[in-house]
Parts: sequence; C-alpha cells; structure tokens
Amino acid sequence: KKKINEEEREKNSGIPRGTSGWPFIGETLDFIASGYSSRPVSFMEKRKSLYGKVFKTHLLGRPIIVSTDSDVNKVVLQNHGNIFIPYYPKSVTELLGKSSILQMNGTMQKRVHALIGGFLRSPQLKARITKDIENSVKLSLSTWKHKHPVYVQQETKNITFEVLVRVLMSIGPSGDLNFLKREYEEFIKGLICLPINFPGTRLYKSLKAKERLLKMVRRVVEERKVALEKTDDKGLANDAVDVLLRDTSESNDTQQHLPLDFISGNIIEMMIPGEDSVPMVMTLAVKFLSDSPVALKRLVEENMELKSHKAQSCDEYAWTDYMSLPFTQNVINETLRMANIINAVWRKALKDVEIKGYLIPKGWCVLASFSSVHMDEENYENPFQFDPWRWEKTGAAINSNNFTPFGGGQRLCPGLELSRLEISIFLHHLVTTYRWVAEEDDILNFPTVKMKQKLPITIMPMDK
Ligand code: HEM
Repeated sequence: KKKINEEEREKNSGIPRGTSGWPFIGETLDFIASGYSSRPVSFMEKRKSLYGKVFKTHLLGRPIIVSTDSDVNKVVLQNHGNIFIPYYPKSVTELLGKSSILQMNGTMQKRVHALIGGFLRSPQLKARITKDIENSVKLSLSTWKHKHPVYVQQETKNITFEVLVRVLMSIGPSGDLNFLKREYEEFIKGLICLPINFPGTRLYKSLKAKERLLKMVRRVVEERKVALEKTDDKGLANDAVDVLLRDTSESNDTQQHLPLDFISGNIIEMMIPGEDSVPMVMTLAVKFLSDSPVALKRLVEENMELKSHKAQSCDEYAWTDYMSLPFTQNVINETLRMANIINAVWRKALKDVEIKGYLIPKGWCVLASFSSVHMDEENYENPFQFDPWRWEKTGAAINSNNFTPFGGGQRLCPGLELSRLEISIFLHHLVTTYRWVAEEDDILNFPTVKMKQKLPITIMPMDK
C-alpha cells in the first residue's frame, strides 16, 4: 500500500514513470547484464517502450532518471545556471581528485575548459601535430608486416598514447614515456572497482600509481616553469602544460597563476578521456570496415586518390588534406555513432528542474544516454547497420542533438577535432598501405568498449 501511495505521489509530481526495482540494488543487475550483452541499449529500449523516452529507475544505490530523449539530453548538457554537476561512481571520484576538470564546476571548469579547448582546437597545433601523428602512425604500420597477427587495439593504443603525451607535456619516445604508460595503466585499472582503500586493494594500488605519476609530472611542470621564466617568446604554447602555466586569467578578482599541483593533477586527469577513446574508435573503424567490403572499397579509392595526388605534387600532407575527404569523414561519423565509446554522461541535479514536462528532483541523478539516441530508428534508419552513406543524405545531422559522441554544451569534448584528425591520418595510411583480413572477434561494451581478442588481423601488402 505504501509503495502504491509513493508511486501515486510521484506520478502527480511530474517525476517520469518507471520502477525502482528491488530494495537497495534497484535495477542495477539488469542494467549491468544488458551492458554485458551484445545489445547494451536493451535496458533502455525495454523501459522506453514501457514508460516513454524519459523514465525513472534505481541504479548503483540511488534513484536515477534516464533520458533517451535528445532534447532533454541537450538541456542537461547545456547546463544553463549550473544545475547539473558531474556524477561518477565513488571509485572514480576517489581517483580523480577534487580539482580535476572532470569534476570541477563553475568558473574554474569554464576557465580550464576554455584554455585547453582553445589550444587543442587551434589550427596552429593541428598543423604542427600532423607530422608527429604521421610519424607515429607510419612507424607503427611499418612493424605490422612482421606481426602475425596484428592486434589492432594494442597497436592503436601505442600510437595514440604517444600523441596524447606529446600534446599534453611534449614528452617524445623515451624512458619517461614508458614510465608514464606503465603507471597510467596501473592507475586506470582502479577507475571501476570497489571503493575500498587499504594496502592490497585495487583502489590502493591505483592511488599509489597516481602518486608516482604526479611526482613525475610535477617534475616536468617545474622544469617547464623555470624554462618559461627565462624566455620572452610567448608564441604558441607547446603543450597543455604550457597553456596552464602561462594562464593568468582573473579568478576571485585577482590575477593568479594556476598552482603547480593543480596543473600536474589536471594533466594526468586529462589523459583519462583522451587515452582509450581514440584508439577504440580506430579499432572499431577497422572492425566495421572489415565487415563492410563495399564501404572499405570506397574508402580506399578516396584515400588512394589523395595519396597519388600528393605523390605527384611532392607536397607534404597538410592537416586540412586529411580532413577534406568526405567519405572518410562519413566513415568516422558512422563509427562514432555505432561505437558509443562514451555511451552516456551522468549528472546530479542541484535543484528541482523541469524539462519537457519531466521533473528532475533536486539531488537525483540523470543519465543522459547517447547510445539510445544513436541507435534509435526514429533518428537513424536501420540503426544497427554500418552505413557511412547515410551521412551524405543527412550531413547536417553531424551538428544535431541526435549525434553527440563528444557530448555537448558546457563540457563538449575539447579533444574532438584532434581526435578526428588522428583517426583520419590513421585510416589514410592504413588503407593506402595494406589490405587485411580480420579474425572473428566480438565487441564488449561493459564496463568500457573493448574488443574481446584485441581485434587480430592478418596484413597483406596493397598489390596482392
Ligand atoms: C574519439 C575520442 C573521444 C571521445 C569519443 C570523447 C568523448 C568525450 C565526451 C562525451 C566528453 C563529455 C563528458 C561529460 O560531459 O561529462 C568528453 C570530455 C572531455 N574530453 Fe573527450 N573524447 C575523446 C577524445 C579526447 C581527447 C583526445 C582528449 C584530450 C586530448 C579529450 C579530452 C577531454 C576533456 C579534458 C574532457 C572534459 C571537458 C570538461 O569537462 O570540460 N577527449 N570527451
């Protein structure tokens, strides 16, 4: 009877319909089970058909409103009035630290976001980094012919890690790079784990790895500060460390440099969204293309044309050359749509908010599901089919609310353009250098998107 009364009250209050499932665990088990299945959006699909596009559930110990509605997602992402703050599981918040861009709110988040976004999106950086990306890609590809099989997920991770560390702190291949890679891998193992911290636990080991990372990055930041003080050259910043060190924008009415610990912490935390996502998009592009020979053929044609054009003119590639191939960009869009590397964002409401007639009560969480929107047949015909051509018809949709692989609004991914450039360069050199045959492999979607076998492929030279 009590439950019925509660439901009646919630219904009248405008809280979206839905069920809270079992006491305490709510619907968490079903949520996780569909995450493990080959169709992770099934949790959402089932409830969407019962309750509508926005529904109430209970996950990870708390009431949550799930939105599979792109208009509602947009309002959540825009976050006018700073109503929605990021909400992560406890293990993540423990590892991130309070002053991480991923957790910060208000003016400080805006300041760091604008600084990093301004740098990563600048044409000067893209022009400069193109050569480095090419070198990393070509060097890696040159080793592929000796490997039987090539594990695409592994290889692409090495390429993109090198690029990321260069962009963040100008560290090239070296002992420092190897140290960072090793310790970073240890650090992120704890992102999704039981939040218990004492010697021997996963969280403890990850926090220790973070301490070692911080020590190293702090040393780099200090060295760079000294170097910066000695020079008058305030041209384009070399990397994210430079950007953060130089900033003196006003905060609390005083001109302040960002503290060195803050910079070191944020450099490490910026590796989290950047490290795994780009190689996974590259890997899934290879996977989807292996399963779609017609799309692959068109991609090869377009890229071979650019390659022969470049060979004839003896020109180097400009970053704009890589970004100018329309079919290649459509392959990337389609991969991003289907891959759903970041399938949702989690927020907590600081006030009661009403969006499209749905009430999100103060203190409740909102899960803005991107994958549900990307895999909704109202938005995309045959959504489970890899079809790069669909973007020729709906080109404008790249900027629509129905396509948000990089999020949107206040926290729109500052690495968006850099990621696209990296993926374009990788695909160009891959498909103009080799043919390949992929072994059977499955996509795992939980807790993060991965290939079960790291996507083994067998490489053949172009002319065979
Ligand atoms: C294909 C690759 C990538 C995807 C799919 C992706 C996706 C996303 C998404 C969905 C968000 C929004 C998170 C939220 O709203 O809470 C985000 C934020 C962010 N991304 Fe990316 N990202 C990618 C690559 C990168 C790269 C390469 C970098 C760094 C070089 C990067 C740095 C960041 C940062 C710093 C944020 C936080 C921004 C803020 O909260 O203000 N990302 N990313």
